[in-house]
Amino acid sequence: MSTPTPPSLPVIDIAPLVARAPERAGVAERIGEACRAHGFFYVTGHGIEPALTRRLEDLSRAFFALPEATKMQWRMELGGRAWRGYFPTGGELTSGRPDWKEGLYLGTELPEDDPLVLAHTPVHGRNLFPDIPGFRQTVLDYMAAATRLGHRLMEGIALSLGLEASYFADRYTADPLILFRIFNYPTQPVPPGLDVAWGVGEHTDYGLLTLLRQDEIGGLQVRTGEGWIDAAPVPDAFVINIGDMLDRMTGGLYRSTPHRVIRNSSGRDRLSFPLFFDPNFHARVKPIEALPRPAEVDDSATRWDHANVHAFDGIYGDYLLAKVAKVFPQLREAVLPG
Ligand SMILES: O=C(O)CCC(=O)C(=O)O
Ligand SMILES: [Fe+2]
Repeated sequence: MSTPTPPSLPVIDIAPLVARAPERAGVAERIGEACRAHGFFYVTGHGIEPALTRRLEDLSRAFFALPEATKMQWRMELGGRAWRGYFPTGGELTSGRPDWKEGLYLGTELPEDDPLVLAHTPVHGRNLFPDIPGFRQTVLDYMAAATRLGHRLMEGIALSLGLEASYFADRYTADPLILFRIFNYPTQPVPPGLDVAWGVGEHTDYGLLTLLRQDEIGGLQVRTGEGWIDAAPVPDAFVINIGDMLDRMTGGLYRSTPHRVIRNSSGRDRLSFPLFFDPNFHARVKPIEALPRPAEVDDSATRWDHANVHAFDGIYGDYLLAKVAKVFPQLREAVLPG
């Protein structure tokens, strides 16, 4: 990707939203437009220190450069129910086929005596931090900063829907479920005979919002009404997109837009850092009362998973676990209760 395509998704300066300044009303309006158009936008003015992201990137490169056998010391199978740790290239199935990426799964760090951990709640617990100086603290600092940003963005989304700023915090995200992943898309070619088509196959994200940091390589693509477009890297910006639960809550007004990542053939490995800002595991997800109720929404025919997100009625954790079982079938027993 020597000539990155110019971004055709909106770039929104959210500094007033981050500062909770009166001008955030205008920012919310732009966010609303972006959510109704593509469900994908870039943000600048987010307040996350470039030095922190640079540190995260450098440490992640150092991790992925380790020999495979070393990385496997922190493999996902050892993360148990918390669903944390390393998986090797080809280890995750999106849309039923292996992705050409390797990754480290992380999330809110919870000690053994946390009530949710004591209750054996899936996807909650301790991380498997690689033994690289500074790695643990940098990841914790980054997750804290990105989670703060997630709260501000949800205030903007609430305002954009004509709701009070605290609408989502009051109902779903006082204690959000935060999952964080660090991906490496290796540039090495796929060995012959392996059924691999994409870096990440077409999918939508499951929760409320995804806050994605990517390096300068590119490869993320978004499905719009006019076809697939590139979400090319914009220096120091985050890519924000909407997940299934916000689609469900807004009756399809804000869409969880399908996206994918092409197989990396740039000659250099690509790093990306999605943080998933999601409802509390136990929160029952409901349509937003104040919004006009759509007659009948069923987009299952055109969705990647042929599921109707608007028919979902339950707690967010149930929705998430059903998805996890599909992308990591080998972990089904470790993660799923029963
Ligand atoms: O790596 C990327 O650019 C996107 C990854 C992604 O879509 C995901 O993890 O849900
Ligand atoms: Fe995604």
